[in-house]
Amino acid sequence: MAAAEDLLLNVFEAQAAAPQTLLGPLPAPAKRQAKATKRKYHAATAGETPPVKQRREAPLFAAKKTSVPETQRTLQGKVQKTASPKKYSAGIGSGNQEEKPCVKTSSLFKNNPEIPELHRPAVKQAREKVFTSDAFHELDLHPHLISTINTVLKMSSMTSVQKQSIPALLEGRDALVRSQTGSGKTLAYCIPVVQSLQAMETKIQRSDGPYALVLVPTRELALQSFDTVQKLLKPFTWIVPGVLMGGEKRKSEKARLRKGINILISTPGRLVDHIKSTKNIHFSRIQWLILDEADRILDLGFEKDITVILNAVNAECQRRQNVLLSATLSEGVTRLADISLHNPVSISVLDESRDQSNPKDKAAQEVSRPQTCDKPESESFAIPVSLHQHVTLVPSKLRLVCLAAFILQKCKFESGQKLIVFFSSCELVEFHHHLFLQTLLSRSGPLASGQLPSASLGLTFLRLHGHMEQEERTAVFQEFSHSQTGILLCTDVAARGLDLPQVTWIVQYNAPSSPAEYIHRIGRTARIGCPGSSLLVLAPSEAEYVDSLASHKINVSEMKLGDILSVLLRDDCFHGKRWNQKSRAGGPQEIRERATVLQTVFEDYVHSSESRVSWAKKALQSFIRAYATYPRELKHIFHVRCLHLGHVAKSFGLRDAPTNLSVSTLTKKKATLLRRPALRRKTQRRHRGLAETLLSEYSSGLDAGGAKAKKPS
Ligand SMILES: Nc1ncnc2c1ncn2[C@@H]1O[C@H](COP(=O)(O)OP(=O)(O)OP(=O)(O)O)[C@@H](O)[C@H]1O
Repeated sequence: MAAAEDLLLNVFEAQAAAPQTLLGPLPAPAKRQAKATKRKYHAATAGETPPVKQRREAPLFAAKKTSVPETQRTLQGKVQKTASPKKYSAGIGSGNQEEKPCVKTSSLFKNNPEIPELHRPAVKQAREKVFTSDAFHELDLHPHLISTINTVLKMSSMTSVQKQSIPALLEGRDALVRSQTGSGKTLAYCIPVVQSLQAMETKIQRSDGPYALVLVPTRELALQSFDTVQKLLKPFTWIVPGVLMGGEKRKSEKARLRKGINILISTPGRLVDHIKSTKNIHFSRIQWLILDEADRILDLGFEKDITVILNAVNAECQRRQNVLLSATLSEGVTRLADISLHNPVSISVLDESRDQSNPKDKAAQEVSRPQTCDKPESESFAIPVSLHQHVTLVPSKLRLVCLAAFILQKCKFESGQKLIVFFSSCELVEFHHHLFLQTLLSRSGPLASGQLPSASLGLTFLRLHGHMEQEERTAVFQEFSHSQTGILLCTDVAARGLDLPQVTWIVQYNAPSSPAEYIHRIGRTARIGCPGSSLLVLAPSEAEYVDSLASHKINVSEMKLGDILSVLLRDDCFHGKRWNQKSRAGGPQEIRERATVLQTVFEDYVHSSESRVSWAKKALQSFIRAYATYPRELKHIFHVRCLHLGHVAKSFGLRDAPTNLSVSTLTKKKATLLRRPALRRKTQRRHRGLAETLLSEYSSGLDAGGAKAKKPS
């Protein structure tokens, strides 16, 4: 078996035994982790209490004496059950609560790594003011446009970014626009486009083709932007908007292009497809080129597509206005700005170094030339003031019950909660969506004794990822947009630009690959001044990620795992066999028991057939594959060598670490690359694209109907 596969199958053994011999030295935190685990192992096998620093909630995670056989089984990667795990009866997921079969569940609360103290560096987060007191009618816009904004969109005051961008764009300037998520950037470019096109001396004809081209990274964002443009165009019926986004039959898109689209909104891939194959688009009249989420469009490996598009546009038209927008400035954006912008203004609402009440500074922040080399400034991001960010450190074994408990807490025991949970791959979304539907939503599940049926109404699970058929993607997007409550499980396909109203919580179950992606994910809540919260789930070995966020001026506060799990005390369908009303203790022991019952529900479901076991294994494999693609600068925090396969397996409802896990060639290649820096540099660029694709699951629109993740029978 290849070294990388051996490594993953025996990853924990390797950590405990000889961490430095595998693929070169371990990163420092990984070494510390391995040493700590090794210490624990020795302590446990010697019958001593491991030298664990106790935390406040220690009773819940108190390091108990571990039975030697179980420890050996786990640490040596053997699959045969030598321990006799506790028997629990599952309170949900089966029809009759009295006749539930007892099932074996190995301990959730033993042999977990120590949860470190989280030393959060205090950073002053960059802030932006969302609204101004200036009204749209103060701008020199067509009266019908103003009344459409007021009556159709029901808006009167401009946001800060709109106040700065609209006049600059109406002057004909190219622009690079950055403002926090949910601050109104869409209208900041749509209003000037509509204003300028309706005012053209020679009235626009549909058959003229595109005057404005708007590129966005995802189909849902294309639909959303199209919707906004359509509303603004209500009084100007002679200007025709259109969207190209894949998933739709090319033929019908071609037909619409032939008839004429004046404001064309598209994903880059789909547009390139039409440029290459249909010859129906003429760019001779283009006056606007807008790249929304510009940094993502570049990062994603859309560069080639953008080059094709720019070449096609440049070949037919020399002068146009270019606008790049994003909540996160990156090197990529400024590089792209250098390529495509002419004498641009840089519009940034954020300026924490200046006192905005000082008129001198206020003037200075209005518009300026882009500062392409000011890296520190470009890498700190404004976060909405009303967004409360949290992090929780969760040992791998407890991840699944932690997520389920959090969802139950928000959607079963609180009202009006709408959650988005981000995962790192399509397979992970499919797995958790199906598992939660089958367990948390099973007939006896949500309607536990003492619960009103209405208490479970918030438990509506939806999913969104790049491997779904377009029709279903659109339906889910619309359904979640219009719902008051519910849980959307998704990949980063939903991270950028989507304006889903009233989302109250963002959960990042798998950490994002960059601070920028963190900002965009959490930016799906707390939009346009509304309140919102976020929760990042990290393993104890990943705690250093909090420092990485702090270096980008991102402040998170800790939410204790014990507090999340304690919701199970409110749900009597999770009580253990020995439970009765009188014995209700409500302490750590009961939380542990109930968490174990919940884990048993998941394990029972997964182990109820061979196909489900292999389905869970595939999801685990997908997790490891995605984990292997974190960028180099985060490798010291997120490295497959830090994963304990047996523990991670439990978070997929698997009772044992799989022995026949075939790790993808990607991981093998990565291992080779780690050993050969020259080759690594050569292929770095290609891998970045691959990593992004794996982590993000964006879609250019050309891969509709891609491999759909199979559900278990
Ligand atoms: N002037 C305004 N008054 C009230 N609401 C507004 C105003 N401008 C925009 N909005 C609303 O604010 C929400 C967020 O706007 P938008 O989606 O354009 O934000 P964004 O800055 O593009 O966010 P992201 O960076 O996440 O893409 C939308 O629902 C939009 O309708």
